[in-house]
Parts: sequence; structure tokens; C-alpha cells
Amino acid sequence: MSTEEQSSQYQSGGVRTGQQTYDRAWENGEVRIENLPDNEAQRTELQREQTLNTHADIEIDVQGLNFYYGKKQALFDVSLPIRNCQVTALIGPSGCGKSTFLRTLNRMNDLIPGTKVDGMAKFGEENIYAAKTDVVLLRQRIGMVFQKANPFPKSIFENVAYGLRVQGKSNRAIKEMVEKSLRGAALWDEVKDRLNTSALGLSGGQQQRLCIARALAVQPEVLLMDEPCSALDPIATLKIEELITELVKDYTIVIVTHNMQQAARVSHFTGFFLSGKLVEQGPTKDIFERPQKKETEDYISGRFG
Ligand SMILES: Nc1ncnc2c1ncn2[C@@H]1O[C@H](COP(=O)(O)OP(=O)(O)OP(=O)(O)O)[C@@H](O)[C@H]1O
Repeated sequence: MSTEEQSSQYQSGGVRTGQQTYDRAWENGEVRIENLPDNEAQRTELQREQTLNTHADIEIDVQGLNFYYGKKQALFDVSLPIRNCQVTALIGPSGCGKSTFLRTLNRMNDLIPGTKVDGMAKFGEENIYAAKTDVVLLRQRIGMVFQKANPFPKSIFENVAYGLRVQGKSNRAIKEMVEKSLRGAALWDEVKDRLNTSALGLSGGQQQRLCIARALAVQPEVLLMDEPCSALDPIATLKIEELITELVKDYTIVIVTHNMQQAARVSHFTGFFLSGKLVEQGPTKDIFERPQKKETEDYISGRFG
């Protein structure tokens, strides 16, 4: 089908396939990774399908979560299992509550005055939302990477060493962990000869991988990623996606993304949010190819959002 034919089909409201939705994104000037060498996108999607484990243990079991910014309720009765060593993507239109949900998982919203949460998020024997939860320890176990890379104005080495110094680790242990974390974040080879130079001199993609290394250094069990590629070019985006595919062998990953094709490429499970409610969740392939709810189908096929 020609581009023109596709466009007219979109305008007439016909159902789009994921590829067509992505083609439209390309026409709109958004990222298109399929054009990169070796058809990397198809490879990662295939790898994701092969590593889907619908029986994986539930690492965080969120049940009946309600969340409020002051009087405004932002999440309504959300229940979502986050599975061990799988990537869970959170998708939905702007303002639907994806980031709010993500931030409840390591209590980042506590930093915003006037917020309130009720419900349960079972993590091991703990309820993440319980008043007695040690939030510092929680954020060490559940690390976070933000939309915009936020390295400290320090050297590359000190950025990664930061959390380890706070923990009082020995210099020798710190040196080992910094190297291990930079390797884990697929950055070591690019920076090993300039560890003492400023992190701010790195490219955007390298800075984001440095932030991932910084999160890995304190040995988390879960990594939360809030649109980690939204400020990156296609090549840097591809590197982060490849990295996610590697990291998920050892870590449970939850990623917020606006980019449905990214969700399709990297995630095993997907949750679709709309107006603060989790409309549908399940294996990514099912959500994209056989959505059960009309709202999901409309969103996936690009009718809104
Ligand atoms: N600090 C805040 N104070 C008050 N309301 C907030 C705050 N942060 C978010 N909200 C509101 O909560 C709702 C959910 O926002 P959230 O950022 O979680 O959505 P999102 O799906 O991540 O959106 P986006 O894709 O645009 O980042 C929105 O109505 C938003 O305006």
C-alpha cells in the first residue's frame, strides 16, 4: 500500500496495523528504527517474543491502587502484576497516569507534598505503600532512570560511585563495582580511558547509559524507566533498547513509553492506561494483536492519543 493510500485509510478511520501506525509516526518525523542496519528492530522483537515467560514469578504485585494529588485522584483501582526478569511497558495517552503509577513503585511521589496512596504493592514480604517501609532501601532495590539524563556535575567515575560512597563501600569495592556497572550499561569501552573527565561531556545517549550504570551500581532488583529514550536520536535509542534486552536477563524492568513500537520491540508485558485506569494488561503480543477492549484497540490503532 502506498503512503498516500495509507494516509487516506487513516483519515477514513480504518483500523491500522502496528506497522502502519509506525509508518505514520515516520511520516510525522518521529523515530524510525526499522531503517537502521541489520533490521535490528525485528531482531529485538523476535528476541522479546522468545524470552516471554508468562509463568515468571510476580516480583511486584500491585493491587487496588488509588493515588491522589491533593483532592485530584490520578489512579483508580489499579491492579497490575510486574513479573520477574521481564519487561513491562506502560502505555497510554498523555496524562493517563503512567508516570504516576511508575513512581508509586519506588515511592518517588512521596517527594510531592499532598499526595496520598492507598492499596497494596507486594514486593517480597513488604507492602511498598506501607508507612513503615524503609524508603531509602526501597529506592536502592527499585532503581529509576528518568526521561532526561541527569548526571551529576562530577566525573564519570564519581557519578557511578556516588551511591556506593553513600553506602560506605571500600575504595577497592567501589572501583570494581564502577567497572562492572559501566560494563553492564554497555558504556565501559567508550569511557574507560576518560573515567575522570566530566560526565557532562558525554553525548545524550552516553549520559543516559551512565545514569543506568549509576542505578545498577547499588545492585537493584528492579529498574524503573520513565521514557528513557524520549530525548535521544534513533541510534542512541537503539542502543538503550538493546541494553534493556540485555539487562532484563538479570533485572525486572518497568518502562513508560509514548512510543508503541518501542513497547512492541522491548516489552514482554504491556499495561494500557486511560484516564487513570488500567484498561487492559497482558503479554505485549496479545495487547497489540488481540486487544480485548475497544479503547485498547482504538489506541493501538492510532485512533486517539
Ligand atoms: N505533581 C502533580 N501535581 C498535580 N497533578 C499532577 C502532578 N503530576 C501529574 N499530575 C496529574 O496526574 C495525571 C497523570 O499524570 P502523569 O504524569 O502520571 O501522566 P502520564 O500518562 O505519565 O503523562 P505523560 O505521558 O504526558 O507524561 C495528569 O492529570 C497530571 O496532570
